[in-house]
Parts: sequence; C-alpha cells; structure tokens
Amino acid sequence: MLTSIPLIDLGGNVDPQSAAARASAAELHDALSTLGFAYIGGHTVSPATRAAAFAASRRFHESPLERKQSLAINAAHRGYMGMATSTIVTSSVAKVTKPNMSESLMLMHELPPDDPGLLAGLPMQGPNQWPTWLPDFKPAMEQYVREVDVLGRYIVRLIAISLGLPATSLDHHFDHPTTFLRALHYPPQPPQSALESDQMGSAPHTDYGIITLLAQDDSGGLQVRPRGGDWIEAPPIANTYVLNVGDMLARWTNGRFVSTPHRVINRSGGDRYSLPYFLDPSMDALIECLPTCTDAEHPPLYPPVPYGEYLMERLNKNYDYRRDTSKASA
Ligand SMILES: O=C(O)CCC(=O)C(=O)O
Ligand SMILES: [Fe+2]
Repeated sequence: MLTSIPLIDLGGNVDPQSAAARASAAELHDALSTLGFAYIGGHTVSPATRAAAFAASRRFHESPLERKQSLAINAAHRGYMGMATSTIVTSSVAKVTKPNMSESLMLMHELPPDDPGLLAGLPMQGPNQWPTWLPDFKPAMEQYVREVDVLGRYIVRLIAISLGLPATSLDHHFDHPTTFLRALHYPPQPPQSALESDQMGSAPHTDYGIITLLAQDDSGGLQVRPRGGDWIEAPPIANTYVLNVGDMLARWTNGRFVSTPHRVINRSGGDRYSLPYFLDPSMDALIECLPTCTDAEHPPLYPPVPYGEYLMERLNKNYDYRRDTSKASA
C-alpha cells in the first residue's frame, strides 16, 4: 500500500503498444487504486509551453478587475469567476460554508461556430471568452491545451491497459471531449488563521470527471486525503503533473480507482498560480461499469449514467452564478 504519492516517469514515451507503456500502466494501477493520485514526469509537454501558459495566466490575473469582470462566466461555463464565488456544497468531505479564496478564468474546448451541438443549444457548448487586451494569451493557452491534451489521451490509454482492456478501447468516448482548463490564482492567506477560520484557497473536494492533470507553481499548498488517512502534502515537483482520478472514473471502474479529496491552502506568503486540465468524455458518453471491473463477486455498484447528465447536476449545485441563473429562470 502506497503512503506517499508516487512519481511515474513516462520516459518521453507515447506508444501505447510498447513495453514501457505496460510498465507505466502497472504503476498507474497501483497509484490510482490506492491513493487516486500520482505525479507524472517524463511527459511530452514542453517546459516553454507550460511557462508561457503560467505567464499568460499571471498577466490576466494582474489585469484590472473591471477588465476581468468583462469576461464574467457565461451559461456555457466559460469565463471569469471572481474571488469567493464558488462554494463546494456537494463536498462529501467537509461541511463547506466559506467560498473559496481563489479567482479563475475557465476555458473549455473551443468549438467552430457551425458545431452541430452548439447550434442545437446543447449545454456547455459555446465560445471561450478571451482577454483581447492580452494578445499573447490565446495563442499561449491554445498551445498549452494542445500539448497537455496529448498527455491526457496517452494517460487514458495507459488506464485502459492497466484495467486489462485494449489500449485504444476507451478512445471513442473522447471523440468530442469535454475539457476544462482553469487558470487559477490564489492570493496569499495569513499563515495561521486558515484552518481555524475554515477559509481555504480550495475547500476539500473531489473532482467531477475522468482525469485531472494539474500543473502547480512552486508555492505549495495542495493537500490530499487518502482513504482512512490524514491530510498529506502534494508538494510541487518541477516539471511534473499531479494526476488524479475524478468521480466519473471511480464510477466507471466500479470503485477500483479512487477519487480522493484534496484542498489548497496558500500559506506561501505570495500569490499561487495553478493550471488544472480536466479531460472528460463526450457529453453523451455512457459511463457504465467497465467489463473488466465487474465479476460475480463485484456486481456493478452504480447504474449507467450519461456523463453530461451527471456533470450538469454537479455544476448547477456548486457555482453561485448557475444557482442565480436557475433562480432567474424559475
Ligand atoms: O490549484 C490546485 O492545486 C488544485 C485545484 C483543484 O483541485 C481543482 O481545481 O479542482
Ligand atoms: Fe480538484
């Protein structure tokens, strides 16, 4: 049983048929079925691309508040969320009463204007809101998403292998993926008071979807609570990702992989920036117990659910702007 988050070095590999992929998959299975978290090193995202994305996020968050607010988050879940506007009421980990001390710009998968889903008015489909006063922002983030997405899709294949499935057997669920890149900024919190006051950068929560690939800066402050254990630190390790299992992947694997609570308290004394990338399936992907995760002794624990249905329920509960929207239209 693992007690600290292991670092899995992919060795620059991207071939799911290689022996190296089988070795990574085995390590991944250990990590995701015990802690639900792993560091990923030896990946193919270029350090320059990643640094440019962090620089773009910093410049965005340093912009005047009125400019940021001009991109206020819209019904398609794209745009700016100001300080203290999301409260994780669905947390199974803690009774959360204070909103998060963070601000963020949510970017999602970009769609062409003639996308059939967008034209049909499906939820979560729409244009991103770009800070046009920062001309470098959009190209920097688009390049970052292109590269981190390659890593995410490789990890989906490693997960398939780790579960005894053909490497590409899950690919088709991600034909029209639902992706989120959240450019987060956490202001410094006072060193002592954070826990006493229940005020956190990010209150204890689990992620909704399939996998999260988190790039964090060198501030520290991310903590993880493994099953039956106490909070442990997930300190920054240069040029790695923190990979974790989301609730939908736990469900897909019939509970074999665990979606583990985590939180952020920024006690670094300075600003903290992070870039979580959430790679989720198509909205209509049916999340149904994977064939190798059930047998006579392990019947499916959950009924099948379309990913989109589950996602909308979670989002509508946790974001103030969506609650207000539903009140307005009720
Ligand atoms: O900022 C971080 O390090 C973690 C963010 C996070 O957990 C999330 O956005 O789901
Ligand atoms: Fe998270």
